[in-house]
Amino acid sequence: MIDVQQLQHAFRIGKRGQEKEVHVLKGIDFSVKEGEIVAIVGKSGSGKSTLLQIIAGFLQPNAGAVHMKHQNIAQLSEKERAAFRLKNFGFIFQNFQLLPGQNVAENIELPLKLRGESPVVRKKKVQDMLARVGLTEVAEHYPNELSGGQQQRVAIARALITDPPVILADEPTGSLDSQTEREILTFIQQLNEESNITFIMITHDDEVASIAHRILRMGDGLLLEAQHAI
Ligand SMILES: Nc1ncnc2c1ncn2[C@@H]1O[C@H](COP(=O)(O)OP(=O)(O)OP(=O)(O)O)[C@@H](O)[C@H]1O
Repeated sequence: MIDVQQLQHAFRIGKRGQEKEVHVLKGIDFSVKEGEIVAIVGKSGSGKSTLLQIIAGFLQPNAGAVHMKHQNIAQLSEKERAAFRLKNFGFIFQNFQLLPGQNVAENIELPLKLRGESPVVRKKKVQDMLARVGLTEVAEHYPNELSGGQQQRVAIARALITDPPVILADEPTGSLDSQTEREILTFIQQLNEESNITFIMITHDDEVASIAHRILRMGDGLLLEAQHAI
């Protein structure tokens, strides 16, 4: 479903005239199958976020390809990448990134607004999603009135509302206590099993990696090994 080929990326850092190139990705190759949960692990600074940003089309790599649905994401224009992203990817972050001034229903509705869906369609989809993730009771609440686990559920609901085939997650349980983490991981497994949603997750956490079908370990700009977790 996603085919990453010979991906390379370097950042230029330092003052003008004294710039240095930092080679973060030095030739990454891997594929992700539909319905897989893949964990990307590796030391801080090993390039995990850079890799995820390239897959998501936020960042254009210096070389290499990311094929999905017969397109090479790395070669699309910025506008095309934004459209591709909205259609194909949902995002979950460590710190939830909910809009504090919008209630739960409004936060979940946001990607549908970006896609230009009509108010009637939006309302119906949000109601269905609230029921699906068990948040109907708190639909009118604001993020700061919710527990960490509930906030991450809202973020997951927002990621799911456009029915993306793939969810990209950066430390999805990084700010949750261990019991809430378990609950969210079980929820992710359930979504994967019931709806065949593909997950690619960056993590430092063994608990998160334990639900992956496959673990990709990054080091020194390369994939060191691929492990089958289950
Ligand atoms: N926009 C940028 N400009 C310059 N250097 C960058 C930029 N983004 C990342 N880097 C550098 O690229 C390297 C890889 O960063 P990246 O965030 O991908 O690592 P990571 O494995 O996700 O780390 P962590 O686990 O700490 O989040 C680091 O050395 C970082 O300083």
